[in-house]
Amino acid sequence: MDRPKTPGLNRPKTPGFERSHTPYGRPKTPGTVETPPVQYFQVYLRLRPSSQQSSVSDSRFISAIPGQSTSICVTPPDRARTRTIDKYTFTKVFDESAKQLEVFQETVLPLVQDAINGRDGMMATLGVTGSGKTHTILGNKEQRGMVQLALDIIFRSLDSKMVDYSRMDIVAFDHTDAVVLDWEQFFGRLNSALEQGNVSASKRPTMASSTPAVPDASDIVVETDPRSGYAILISMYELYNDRIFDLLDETPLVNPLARRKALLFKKPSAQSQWDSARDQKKVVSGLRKVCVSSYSEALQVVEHAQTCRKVSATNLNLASSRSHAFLQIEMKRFSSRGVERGSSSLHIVDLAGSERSRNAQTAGSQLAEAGSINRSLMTLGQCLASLHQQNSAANWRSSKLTEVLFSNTFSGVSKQNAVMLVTADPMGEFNSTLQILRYSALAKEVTMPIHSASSLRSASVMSGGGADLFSDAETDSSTSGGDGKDALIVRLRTQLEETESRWRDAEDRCLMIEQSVREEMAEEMDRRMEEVRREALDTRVKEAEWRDEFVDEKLEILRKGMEEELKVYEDPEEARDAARRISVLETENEALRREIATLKRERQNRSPTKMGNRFSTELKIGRILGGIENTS
Ligand SMILES: Nc1ncnc2c1ncn2[C@@H]1O[C@H](COP(=O)(O)OP(=O)(O)OP(=O)(O)O)[C@@H](O)[C@H]1O
Repeated sequence: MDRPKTPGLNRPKTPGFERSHTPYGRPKTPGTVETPPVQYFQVYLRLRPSSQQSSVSDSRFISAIPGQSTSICVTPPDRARTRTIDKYTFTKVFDESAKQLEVFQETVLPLVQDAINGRDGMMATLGVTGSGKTHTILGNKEQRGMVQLALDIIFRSLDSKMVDYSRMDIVAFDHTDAVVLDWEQFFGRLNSALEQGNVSASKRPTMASSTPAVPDASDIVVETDPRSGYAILISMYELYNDRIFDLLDETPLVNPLARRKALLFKKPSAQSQWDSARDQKKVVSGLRKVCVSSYSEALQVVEHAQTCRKVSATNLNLASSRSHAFLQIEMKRFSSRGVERGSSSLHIVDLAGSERSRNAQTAGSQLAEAGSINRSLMTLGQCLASLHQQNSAANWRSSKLTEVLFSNTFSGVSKQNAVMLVTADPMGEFNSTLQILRYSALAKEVTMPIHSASSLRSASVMSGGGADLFSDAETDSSTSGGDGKDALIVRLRTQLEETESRWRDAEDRCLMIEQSVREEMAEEMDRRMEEVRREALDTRVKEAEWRDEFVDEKLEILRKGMEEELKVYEDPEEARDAARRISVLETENEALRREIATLKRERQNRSPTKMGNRFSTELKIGRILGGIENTS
């Protein structure tokens, strides 16, 4: 079938910019031109339409010049004594009117093309909570997102080139310690898990027919390798509280209260023929991968995974993602004889949003989740900032998120083909949004403080006249320096900019400190609560032990007493017989005692000459006494 090929897959180049300086760097002397460093990340900015629900600020503080790479950020009057205009440079800025398809064509489509042709790629969204990351990645009931569009175009483009995986041992081609299942096996396992467990309707796999068909991308088809057949494997996992969980694992459906098994991120045990042991990429070990053969099968897998993801309502977003979600679309290429020719992956990552507990009004486990999210995003921000400055993300190993995002990029394996889409609400939370813009922008420039006289011009920026203000500022600095006064003004302005920049950096650091202190406090509180809980539990256990011992002792005493009693009353006939015998013996004793007394008296009355009789009487008495003793 002759289809039109994708138009213009070349990404826009990051434009050169004047007088710019990198985030946290000292401002460069006005007039110097700095070439931006080679970027591993293309960084795009998307502004979302503000709504009454999402608006936290009273006024708009970001505006974009349509079709350009720069956004302008103005400090709202209530935020600082000196208001400034900051310019942030991105690969491209999408303003509020940008449609899902437009964003897709610029950001994800080139990655789809690369992945089909054997090059790994990754697209991630970064932004404050509620800024539109999930909306961009997964769309909503009316519109498709990047994931659906990417899958649609992949299957449309590979159409006749899909291999019949049911006829080949696809497991043998996996080198990543994965559990590879075909679509029927996967849904078979899901259904038996659902039968065993008591799963709510919202967690049951949904049919893909509920996914909207707009925006329509039927005219987009990408070029494929003519000599290859393709197999597609889908996997999806989440990073929750710094641990990796498989979203396609069916076991939590059987018992939702059981602890989920966390997976390891490590080099696979088996070596692929494509990489040497040293170059082997790290993978999520033990991940389930589902082999799908159509767009609708792929969507069902993704939709099921999405229902298993950690999402909850906060004050800022009714369905706030509490984890970072990674969708991996793996494309395996085979020759016509079924020999593997290579494999490549496209990762689409929906990062959880940074949030301030004060605004999000989170508590308990949500606060702990937010702490973990903010910590990982802070490390990601620092990595991006150092990446823009030095071409290396210095501390990417210090959080699981950056490790998963960067380990295959900076471990000397392959330079990833990565796109970061920063989402922002122009009327959202000012400080958090500004912090993200500073970290992620390819370059930043503090143009000038807004004095009262120029406040009118700032108003013109906010009403869409950003280009005017831009050119005014440039003209101001380029024409100055002619006479002494102008030179002084330029010097003072530079000093002021430096001071402003230092002040902003300090403010950033303060924010970070505040954030980490809050997190530490939350962690400390959790730890203390856990200690108190354990102490209370220990005391109760000890008390229970003491009670048990006491009861045991009492029972023993009672048992012994009962035994004695039982001994006596064991056989009542025997007891009566014994009593009868005792009374007979007592009577006999009494008679013998009387006889002894009689004999003693007789002896005293007889004369000494009758000693022979006396001896025999003594013997008689001895015998009687012995008998008495025996009887008693
Ligand atoms: N570009 C947009 N156009 C229309 N609606 C949008 C846009 N971006 C976001 N929204 C709406 O704003 C709300 C919040 O967006 P979303 O859930 O995508 O935020 P998020 O950044 O993923 O937040 P979190 O990090 O808390 O998950 C949703 O109702 C979404 O539909």
